[in-house]
Amino acid sequence: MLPIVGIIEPNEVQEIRARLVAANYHHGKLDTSWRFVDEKNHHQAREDEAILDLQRLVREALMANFQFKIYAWPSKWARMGFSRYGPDEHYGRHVDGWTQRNADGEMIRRDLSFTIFLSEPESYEGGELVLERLDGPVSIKLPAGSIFIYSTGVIHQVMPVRSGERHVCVGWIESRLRNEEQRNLIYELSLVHANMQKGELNLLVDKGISTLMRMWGDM
Ligand SMILES: O=C(O)CCC(=O)C(=O)O
Ligand SMILES: [Fe+2]
Repeated sequence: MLPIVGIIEPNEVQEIRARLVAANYHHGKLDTSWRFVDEKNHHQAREDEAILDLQRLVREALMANFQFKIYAWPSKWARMGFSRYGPDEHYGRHVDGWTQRNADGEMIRRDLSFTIFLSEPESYEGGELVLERLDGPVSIKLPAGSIFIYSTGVIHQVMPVRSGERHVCVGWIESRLRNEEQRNLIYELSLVHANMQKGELNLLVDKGISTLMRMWGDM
């Protein structure tokens, strides 16, 4: 699990929100596998050219972020969704499916799920993303422009919004590092490496990361 605050700049969040005003929303029940029809109670933007454009904009912003890159190691991207939760809307307990078909028909394995918050937390009540970890639930509500990334196999839900509107972008990634422990280790080593002075030790850590990636990484 990793939060990154401010991965989307405030002016870009505004731009995305402005473009979503023109989006064509439909009920989430119309667009899911049969398993979670009962759990889905929110609205999703229909995927048209404008939404595809927004997906590209978001993907570029994420890939420009160093922390995101050294954590997520995306090899394939699933299509992203833009969701809106109004009063009394929620998404009940579920696990995201482990595969998804891409726009071009290719199947991707979902290793990581993410939520990008597009509404300021003060602008709506409720609507927390709650993940059920073995050591207890984790409740997440981040400032607009932040991302929360988590392993796709975790049971999660979005609590009912009591007032206001919660706008998010959700997406899934096939990662070069499908194993969570390996991903966490590479992330921490990469942070160490990025903050080390140049020199022999720096080179050895770089060599270590590269060796581990060759041992563990999928192409
Ligand atoms: O809105 C969110 O934060 C997550 C929604 C979700 O769980 C999903 O779309 O699968
Ligand atoms: Fe989900």
